[in-house]
Amino acid sequence: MAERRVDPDDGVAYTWEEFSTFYAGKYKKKAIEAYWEECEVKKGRRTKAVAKAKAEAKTKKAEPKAAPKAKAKAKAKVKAKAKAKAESKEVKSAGNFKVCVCGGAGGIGQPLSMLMALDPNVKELCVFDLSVAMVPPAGVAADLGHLERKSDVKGYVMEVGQKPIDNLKECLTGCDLVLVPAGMPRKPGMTRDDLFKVNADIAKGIVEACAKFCPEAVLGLIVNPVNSIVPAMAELYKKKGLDPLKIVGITTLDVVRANKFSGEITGKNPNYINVPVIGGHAGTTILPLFSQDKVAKTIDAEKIPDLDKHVQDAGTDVVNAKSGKGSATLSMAYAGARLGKSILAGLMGKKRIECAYVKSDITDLPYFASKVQFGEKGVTKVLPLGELSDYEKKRLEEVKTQLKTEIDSGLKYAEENSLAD
Ligand SMILES: NC(=O)C1=CN([C@@H]2O[C@H](COP(=O)(O)OP(=O)(O)OC[C@H]3O[C@@H](n4cnc5c(N)ncnc54)[C@H](O)[C@@H]3O)[C@@H](O)[C@H]2O)C=CC1
Ligand SMILES: O=C([O-])CC(=O)C(=O)O
Repeated sequence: MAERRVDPDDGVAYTWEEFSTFYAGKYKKKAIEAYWEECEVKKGRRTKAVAKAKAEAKTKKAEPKAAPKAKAKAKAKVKAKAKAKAESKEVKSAGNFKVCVCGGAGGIGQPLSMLMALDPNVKELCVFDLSVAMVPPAGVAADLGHLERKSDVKGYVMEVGQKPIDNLKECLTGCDLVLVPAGMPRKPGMTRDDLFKVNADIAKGIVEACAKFCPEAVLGLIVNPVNSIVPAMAELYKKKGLDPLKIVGITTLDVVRANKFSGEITGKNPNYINVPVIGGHAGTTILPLFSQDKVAKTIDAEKIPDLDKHVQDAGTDVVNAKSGKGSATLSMAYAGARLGKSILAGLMGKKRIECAYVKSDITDLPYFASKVQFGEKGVTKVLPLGELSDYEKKRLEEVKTQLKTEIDSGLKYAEENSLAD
């Protein structure tokens, strides 16, 4: 049987014949061969039928000028197969997702809920918060319910002192994605680490309820300190027999900032800049890899240390500018929605690459932020770091020293706690 390789462009496995036919005329033969070499060899059988359908579609697409009747027939066939694929439940069809924002009436929660309600892939959006939130979640839901979008928005409230596991059955059942900005933000003078005890307990309550009502959902944790809370929650998931890779630490704001600041320095549109940011989400653990973006790598080497520091300190700059009235909310909502939409696209079978902080074996640390591939089950691949400049290599050592301590706090929390049934 001919070897199949997975095209990262659409995540489907093809034979060389199908692959080269499809790209012939678009790229030179050498480029197609080089791209083929980069594709992973397909193992297993799960997507064989789908791959075959897609491969047929791909080959058909590449065939020059089929007769109109044959073309229509082929189109109908491809459509029927696409429908069968959607119904096979391996991937969810577009526009069918249920999303919950926990802490959805807070500073990040409200704009994040709005951006997710605007996403055409979201069918149902749940806004969950406490009765002491600045706005009742039912009010946020009523407000967002007037946007001219198809998403149905519902509010869920819980009294302080109660447990999410006793209150969120309806809210969480059927969720594909749960975004969690629930928790205390920093005030000037505090580190993210200072928030650990209070926020870990808040996150645990929510994660416990997710483990019970939507164990297959992807959980995007925004709540700080991400560096410790993600290991804590992922290990609690693991202890319960669930997949720790369902727990995803959201570090997208660091990427957004690195892109913006690189755009400011180079005069280029940040929309076309994509600087991977690795390590973690606090102080020196934030390591932007400017050398890996085609625009950012043109920045003078002597400007890089300051630019790096600017990204590391950006959260603190916002905390100080808000003078005790919170931390980044709007840019965080933007960044959270960017990741949330990519996760939903992945669940639909459209592979997406984003940086995120997850359980990882690409370094000697058990949790690390790096490029991650999102696919049909959430995180489908944690990608290697790639080539680093000498400056970045040196910084990586500093990252690891600080990050290790923060991961260890999370692991200790997971040892001392467990999720209720
Ligand atoms: N990962 C990142 O890049 C960033 C993370 N953050 C973090 O996000 C978190 C939230 O920040 P903000 O939205 O500004 O705070 P906020 O105080 O404005 O909102 C937090 C919301 O969580 C709710 N909440 C608290 N306990 C809850 C519980 N047990 N269940 C449900 N809801 C609960 C509160 O009622 C409030 O509405 C903070 O920990 C902050 O440090 C902030 C910016 C960036
Ligand atoms: O700095 C904070 O406390 C909030 C945060 O994580 C950020 O803005 O990056």
